[in-house]
Amino acid sequence: MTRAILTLNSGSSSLKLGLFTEDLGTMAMCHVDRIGRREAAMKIRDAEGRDLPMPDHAPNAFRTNAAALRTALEVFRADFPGLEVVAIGHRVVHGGIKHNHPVRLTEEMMKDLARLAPFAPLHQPHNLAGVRAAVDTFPGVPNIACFDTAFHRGHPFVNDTFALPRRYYEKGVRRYGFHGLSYDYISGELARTEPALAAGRVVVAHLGSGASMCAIRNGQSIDSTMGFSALDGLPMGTRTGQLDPGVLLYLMDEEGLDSHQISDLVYKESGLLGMSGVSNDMRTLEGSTDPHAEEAIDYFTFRIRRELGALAAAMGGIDGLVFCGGIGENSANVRARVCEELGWLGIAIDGAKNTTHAREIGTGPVRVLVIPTNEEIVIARAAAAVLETLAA
Ligand SMILES: Nc1ncnc2c1ncn2[C@@H]1O[C@H](COP(=O)(O)OP(=O)(O)O)[C@@H](O)[C@H]1O
Ligand SMILES: CC(=O)OP(=O)(O)O
Ligand SMILES: [Mg+2]
Repeated sequence: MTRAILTLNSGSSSLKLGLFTEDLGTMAMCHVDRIGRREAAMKIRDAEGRDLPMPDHAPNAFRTNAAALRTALEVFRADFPGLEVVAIGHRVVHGGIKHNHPVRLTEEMMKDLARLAPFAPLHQPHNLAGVRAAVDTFPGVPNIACFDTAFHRGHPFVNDTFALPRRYYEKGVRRYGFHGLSYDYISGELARTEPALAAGRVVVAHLGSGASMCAIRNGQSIDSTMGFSALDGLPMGTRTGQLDPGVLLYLMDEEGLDSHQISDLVYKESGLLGMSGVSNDMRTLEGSTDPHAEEAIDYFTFRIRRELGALAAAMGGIDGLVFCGGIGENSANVRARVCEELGWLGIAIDGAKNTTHAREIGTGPVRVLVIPTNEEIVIARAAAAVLETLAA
């Protein structure tokens, strides 16, 4: 019998599954890239990073979240005979006002969380579908939700509010911030490996399909570029990022778009995809000769620099910048373009170290680090902790 904790993390373009021992050793990781698309690709690796043999399935065996879960479980079970999943941890992007720490999910809570789906339409429904699939597959096994918003719940009021009439704040129209599991992991890694820096002022740039940045002072989130929904701040694969609300009024009044059409436009048709007309995927844009692809990358990196200035101001200065997420960890081009005009802020990088994705790439007074994020281990730790309280 091999007792294990399973983790599920549905991003807007990927699904990541983790399998951990009860004492949090990694057993296997499954990563489905470009999920929902024809080019979807699934990789399953063991603890040493070796590829595990894939079943000889029809190619659509991992194009949806539910199919990917089934296929990954088949591989896990073949590799770990007698596998017993004792807890399942889920990334749930929106926890609303109430949730500032991980919880065991109940039917009642699922209904509550489903009400938040309109605030995170690219994620919340998939996250909850993952919970449903897990409940069906592992009846009776506890499901634990870990919220992307929780890390930010201690924001000072000015960073948590909009300048709307007060009643909207009371109703929960607030600047929540997302990618909290990733920021939690990076913050923990800094505390472990760079305690002096962790006690200072750090901006973390989580640049993936969804992208945001977070100002962390002494381990606490102070401010984030994402707000009420996962739309605000930086442009993303298919999302606009910050947009003048006047544009929405124009789209409604002059172009006659209804809320569903606007939602599709700002969540699914904009960002890198909409600007370039080529792709939402940074790798494809970097390989393209289309001038619009180049402009989309330019806008992306410009907005990162602009937000960096704002987040540094929110903390009264900056001691370190950390890149993470699919783009932040893998695109030397994006990191170089972000940093090249930031000398005024004390940021400069070493070209050779940047190209080889070294952990420390900065040469100026502000430390610049590339740290691979690990939302999975944050989820697994939380699931193990909740499991312990259930056993007590
Ligand atoms: N080697 C690479 N060079 C440039 N971009 C990359 C590379 N590898 C992954 N990316 C980009 O990372 C993004 C996906 O990031 P990821 O954090 O995995 O996504 P999600 O937000 O769905 O979790 C995509 O835009 C992809 O093109
Ligand atoms: C909140 C969010 O945008 O998540 P992801 O980057 O995984 O799409
Ligand atoms: Mg992600």
